[in-house]
Amino acid sequence: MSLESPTQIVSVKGRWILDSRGNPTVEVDVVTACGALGRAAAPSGASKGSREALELRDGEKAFHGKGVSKAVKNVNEEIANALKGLDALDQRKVDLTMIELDGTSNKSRLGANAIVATSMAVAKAAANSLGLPLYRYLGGPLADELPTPLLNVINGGEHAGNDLAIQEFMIVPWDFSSFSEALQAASEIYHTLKGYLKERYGKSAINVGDEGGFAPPMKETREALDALVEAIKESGYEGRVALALDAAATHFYDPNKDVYVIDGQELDREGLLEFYEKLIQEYPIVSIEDPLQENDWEGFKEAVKRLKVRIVGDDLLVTHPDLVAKAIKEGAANAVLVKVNQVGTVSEAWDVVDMAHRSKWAAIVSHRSGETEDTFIADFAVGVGAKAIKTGAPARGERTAKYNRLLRIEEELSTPRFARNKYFL
Ligand SMILES: C=C(OP(=O)(O)O)C(=O)O
Ligand SMILES: [Mg+2]
Repeated sequence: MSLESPTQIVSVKGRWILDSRGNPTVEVDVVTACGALGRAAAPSGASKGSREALELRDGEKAFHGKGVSKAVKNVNEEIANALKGLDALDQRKVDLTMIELDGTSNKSRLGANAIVATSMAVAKAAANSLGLPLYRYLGGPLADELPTPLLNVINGGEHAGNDLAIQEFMIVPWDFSSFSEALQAASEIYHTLKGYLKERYGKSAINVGDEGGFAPPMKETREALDALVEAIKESGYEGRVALALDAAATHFYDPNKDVYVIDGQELDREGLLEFYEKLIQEYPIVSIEDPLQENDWEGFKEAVKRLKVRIVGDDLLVTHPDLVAKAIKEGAANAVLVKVNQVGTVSEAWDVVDMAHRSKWAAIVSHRSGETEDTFIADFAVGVGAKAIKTGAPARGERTAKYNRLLRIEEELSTPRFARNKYFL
């Protein structure tokens, strides 16, 4: 019989829980020999990149399907058997074990949701075994920088039932000396925006989308940007809060005609780039995520050259180390969205951040539109020293859980720093 180390994994247990859209998802508990528990849950996207790791997920009749229940079974049987006895401190080995056990290139056999929830739970169990906060365990003694928050306060695209083609209209409170001051400004702007929308568009305009941002019945991009500029000004934060967009352009691209359908127009790549150029001249936009559809690598390169803001790859790069390496080499973006569940393991997401930082790219740690109360990404963002985090509006529990965790981390640190304008180009 071998001697157990305190950090050895002794149990792995999966279950289904509900996510913020009311769909079942996977939660995993990992326990180590010293009795420490790590619990984590898989989020889920709606506007996914086609190359993402594949979750085993139920369709419309979720509880009658086999998706999530199959993923839970995989955790409780194959994954549990393979991980028991491994050291929770050996994150890379844990992740490689699951990757090999799965045996597919996109984690589709065991399910990326089964794998990612286990991978995150192992990291938490390791941290708890050592009595360390997760950000400290992941980042070491000098992890003390809080990311700039990118808060999605107007929802469109796949996340809302309105006509806005662009998916996310975010405010970027950057000119503040702490995360908490930045979040306070964001909250004030959110409430000012609510009043603005109600007055102009009526009561229904303050209904919210999947990420807690308002989903007003707007037709055009500029209406949303005007509303944000006005709310920032009215709240007294002009010049201290910038704007960011997630176009998620794959989702308003018509492949049959090779055009983007936006604001009542059909624009080709050139037309859309000119459209963005004008927006950047008129509004304080510091970044555009997925400005073009996910297969248009040439278009992304053009966007980096011409738009002179952060061009963030999400659907384009799907947090995949190989795609990020290619994009760095080719100059197809200058920032990467990091969604742990998009690639499926903590160590692969770690590698992506590492590559980004070595190349002077920004890494933006991100939630998914379908979330849980899990706050893993808040600690991960501080641990890896990400320049920014996007985790929705400063409202709705599954979003505020992450922002609130960052407030507590900031309070806990004796010398907290705020990433301030490090996200900017
Ligand atoms: C968070 C996003 O949405 P989803 O989770 O639906 O992919 C995104 O596109 O950046
Ligand atoms: Mg996106």
